Amino acid sequence: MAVALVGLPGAGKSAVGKRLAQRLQLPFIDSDDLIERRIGCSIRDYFEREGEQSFRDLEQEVIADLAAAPRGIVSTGGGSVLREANRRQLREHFHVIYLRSSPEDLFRRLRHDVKRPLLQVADPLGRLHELYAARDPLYRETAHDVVETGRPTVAMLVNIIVMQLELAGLIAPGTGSDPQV
Ligand SMILES: Nc1ncnc2c1ncn2[C@@H]1O[C@H](COP(=O)(O)OP(=O)(O)O)[C@@H](O)[C@H]1O
Ligand SMILES: O=C(O)C1=C[C@@H](OP(=O)(O)O)[C@@H](O)[C@H](O)C1
Ligand SMILES: [Mg+2]
Repeated sequence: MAVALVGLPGAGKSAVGKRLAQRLQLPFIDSDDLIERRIGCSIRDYFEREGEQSFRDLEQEVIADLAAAPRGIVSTGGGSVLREANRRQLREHFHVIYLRSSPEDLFRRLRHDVKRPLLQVADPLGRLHELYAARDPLYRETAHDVVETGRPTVAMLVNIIVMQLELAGLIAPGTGSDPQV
């Protein structure tokens, strides 16, 4: 069973993915970590030096590699759905979950963030609205399931996703039973 999380920056793909993988005792893979390992610097520095298109080429290579051997819980970067080839690869080889969040919620979480190159602008909330308008249809097209992230905590989102995976028959009932309950 392989799951990929998609959604805008700040949706919780990395935070939820890591905890979900721990809970299901599956490997956790963050595609941005793989990219940073390949380039040997931060994504923000790479954006500044080489530009966004070069980053998207690397992202496409990494997604193709992951789709060739799908496993574990994969947290993608927020722009992974921009290329049609990536959308197809993700949807075909993973159970894809869209972590949906409003631009306002994302802005609240990321207003002090300095790592996300696309949000280092004068009006990050305006940018999040633009990204939402452009990408929400692409996330929906790619995903098998949508999970609303506005109110639940990261721990609650893990519970919700485990329940959905059980209901979809992708994991056996009880596989991800909450150790705290
Ligand atoms: N549901 C949530 N409630 C509160 N904070 C969250 C939630 N999801 C993510 N966060 C926090 O928001 C920030 C961005 O989350 P992250 O997992 O890096 O997002 P992404 O990988 O989707 O860009 C982190 O500090 C994370 O702990
Ligand atoms: O939305 C985007 O285009 C990007 C999102 C980032 O990942 P997160 O979604 O984890 O922030 C990272 O891949 C890069 O900065 C580009
Ligand atoms: Mg992330």
